[in-house]
Amino acid sequence: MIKVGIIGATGYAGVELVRLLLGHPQAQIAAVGSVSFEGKPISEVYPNLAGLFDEVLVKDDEVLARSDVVFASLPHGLSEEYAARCAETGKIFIDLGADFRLWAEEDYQEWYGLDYHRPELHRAAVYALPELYRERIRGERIIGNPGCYPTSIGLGLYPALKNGLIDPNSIIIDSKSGVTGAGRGLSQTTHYPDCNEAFSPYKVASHRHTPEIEQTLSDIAGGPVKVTFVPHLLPVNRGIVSTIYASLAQPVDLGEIHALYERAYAGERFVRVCPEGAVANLKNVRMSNYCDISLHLDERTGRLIVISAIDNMVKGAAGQAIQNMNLVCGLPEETGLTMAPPAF
Ligand SMILES: NC(=O)C1=CN([C@@H]2O[C@H](COP(=O)(O)OP(=O)(O)OC[C@H]3O[C@@H](n4cnc5c(N)ncnc54)[C@H](OP(=O)(O)O)[C@@H]3O)[C@@H](O)[C@H]2O)C=CC1
Ligand SMILES: CC(=O)N[C@@H](CCC(=O)OP(=O)(O)O)C(=O)O
Repeated sequence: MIKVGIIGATGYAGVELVRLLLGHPQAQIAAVGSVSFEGKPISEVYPNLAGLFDEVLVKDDEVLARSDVVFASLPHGLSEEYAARCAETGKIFIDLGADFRLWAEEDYQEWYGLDYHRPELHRAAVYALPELYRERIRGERIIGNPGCYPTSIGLGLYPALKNGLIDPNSIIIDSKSGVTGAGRGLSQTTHYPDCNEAFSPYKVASHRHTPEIEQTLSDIAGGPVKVTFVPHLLPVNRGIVSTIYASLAQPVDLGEIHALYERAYAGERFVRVCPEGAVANLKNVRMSNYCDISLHLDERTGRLIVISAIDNMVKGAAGQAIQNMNLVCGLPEETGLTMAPPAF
């Protein structure tokens, strides 16, 4: 059994890790950490866990001491220190935040307003979107788990960009996220009367996921890609739907596009290319590690429309982090992640 610990276990992504890891046949949750609730059973903070997992929340030092794999699910800027301590003691460190996602420190400085204090850790880290970078991830020990929006977009565009199907500088992305994406903290925008019965774009063309999205798309395309990205707050708890528009590089019919996506994702356990005519819907991926992708052609304008749906808490955070743990620990990637999404 792999002994795993979670720092930031009382956050939304942290408690989702708990939920999923309780069903993982090869992992044992050795410790859960909290600053605010130290000394209390986690089931007091999250009563859905009562009787299932009543572990007492401990200090982060204790989480590190008891675990071989450490997940950090913290606000940005706090993870370097934990990664350093894991590196010194030979533990695997999986960061659900943004601290190990960006390859260029200038991007991190510009979009997060923070510096890299330990550049050697960033050089040792891997950006871990398994379907694209599986071979880079295997055997690594500092794992930067991708952001939720970039996961849906990177998977949605990979086959089209890799195969030169679209003009890389024509990409416009319109994403919608459920409210859990904003985390457990209270804020005016996620206050019930403000977000319920509302639907609001935010951080229009200025969201901090933009450099991460462009990093992945540029890497796939083999040259610089810039995108227009507009996220929206959708009044549901979970899920992200990204609708992505791009001009075709040359005329091609929908059947060929479908064949190309199906070939690219053949054998991928967690990516489902919807049949021609079907539309990806977050209802079909909720509570699961799936990314559903549907493909549409606007023949009048020559634009490809890709719709990509994930559960932000699972494929967009905790599920993908466990997929990465499985990869680095040499387990089948789907271990503990084979749950079917509920029908409603
Ligand atoms: N929600 C989502 O959909 C996704 C989240 N992520 C990433 O996962 C990480 C966690 O996100 P999420 O779970 O949503 O966030 P939350 O705000 O829900 O949780 C963060 C937790 O970190 C703990 N914490 C420890 N130190 C501090 C500190 N100094 N200031 C504030 N909190 C602290 C808090 O718990 P305590 O006080 O008990 O210690 C808190 O519950 C973030 O980096 C986020 O970017 C990634 C993808 C998707
Ligand atoms: C709806 C909502 O607020 N979503 C969050 C993004 C989700 C997330 O947690 O992304 P990181 O992992 O990069 O923090 C936001 O826009 O900031």
